[in-house]
Amino acid sequence: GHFGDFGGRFVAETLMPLILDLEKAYNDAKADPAYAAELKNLNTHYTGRPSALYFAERLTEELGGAKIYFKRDELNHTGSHKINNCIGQILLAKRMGKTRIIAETGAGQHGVATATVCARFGLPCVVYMGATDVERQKPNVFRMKLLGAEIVPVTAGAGTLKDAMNEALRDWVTNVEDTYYLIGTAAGPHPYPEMVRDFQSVIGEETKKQLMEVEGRLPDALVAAVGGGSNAIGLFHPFLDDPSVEIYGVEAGGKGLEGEEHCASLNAGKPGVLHGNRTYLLQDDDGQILEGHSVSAGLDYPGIGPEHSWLKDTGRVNYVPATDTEALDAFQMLTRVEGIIPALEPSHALAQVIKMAPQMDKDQIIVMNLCGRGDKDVFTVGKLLGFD
Ligand SMILES: CC/C=C(/N=C/c1c(COP(=O)(O)O)cnc(C)c1O)C(=O)O
Repeated sequence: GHFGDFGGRFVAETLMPLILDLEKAYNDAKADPAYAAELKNLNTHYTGRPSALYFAERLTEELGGAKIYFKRDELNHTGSHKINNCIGQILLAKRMGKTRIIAETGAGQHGVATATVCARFGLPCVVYMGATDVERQKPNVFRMKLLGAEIVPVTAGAGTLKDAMNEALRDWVTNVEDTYYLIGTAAGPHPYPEMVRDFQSVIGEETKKQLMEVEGRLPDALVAAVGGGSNAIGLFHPFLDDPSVEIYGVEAGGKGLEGEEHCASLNAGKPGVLHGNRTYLLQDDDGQILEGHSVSAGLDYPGIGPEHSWLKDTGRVNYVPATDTEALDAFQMLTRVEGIIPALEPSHALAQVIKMAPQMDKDQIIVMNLCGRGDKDVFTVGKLLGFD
């Protein structure tokens, strides 16, 4: 595999020619200055990069310890980091002459970002979305429809991200000629995990520069939520060779790690093969993939990108869980203290910040990836808080 024992490309033979075409297209694009220029131009003028690095003064005071900075990727066009990856991949799909785009989505952020770039580039778009997620991320379902995407609800299994990814892969195997599968996270068969990491690394590269400008040094800690792992690896990757930087990936602890009602694949899973790559997975003793659970649709995935599996085994990154309750408490605290409504996914990273900031010195610095805004979650959280 491309990440120690992890990664690889475990796909049906019918997909191999396409996967090899994709790898070639990506390598050609990486060598083409015109591709880099178009990516930079769209990141700047369409997405609105660089995203701000915001010093959360009130939260820092409230917690009384380390200085807390947020990387504001929730302010990107469409409301999360997903657009960084979608622009990179839609340009590849064009270079490959593909005429149809498919994607999976859980929280609907990737679905919206895919529908957005398909509208911008005039390509038809089919998004596979678990029926459970269609219900709990309604605002994003409406946005996808307004953007012209066809949504295919997936009722198999628990009707969440894993099931949507299964259906997207089935579609792809049947339509290899004209269809490009725009994967939404740093998982899947090689080269997807590496490619998505490269597109998301703009987050960490900007962060390193911005913090150097305002503080004249590296952060002491980085914190990001991990679902499939793309926003986290994007923040982390430019810092992996800076040993002074502690790195924390926060998994969905759901209702707690004791039972099976969580998605802490790294903390409670074991290596296996799913969706084309070898990585840590939540599986029973027979190797059956477990359904998992999370209050946040975007972390509700029983796998993880293979680069994170490698970073766990090498010990470079600490992976810790945050429960549904901790995430909901963090969601409310940020909203009340900083006037920022976060998505439930980064609320898990915030739960970890709330735990660790008070233990750190006032001159130490934490940077957290605020990778999505909470508009999509206001009904879920409102219901949990008993709003009428
Ligand atoms: C690709 C499936 C995941 C989705 N979202 C995942 C997600 C995540 C977790 O995905 P990763 O960054 O890839 O770990 C974090 N933050 C927000 C705001 C998210 O929406 C989606 O469909 O929108």
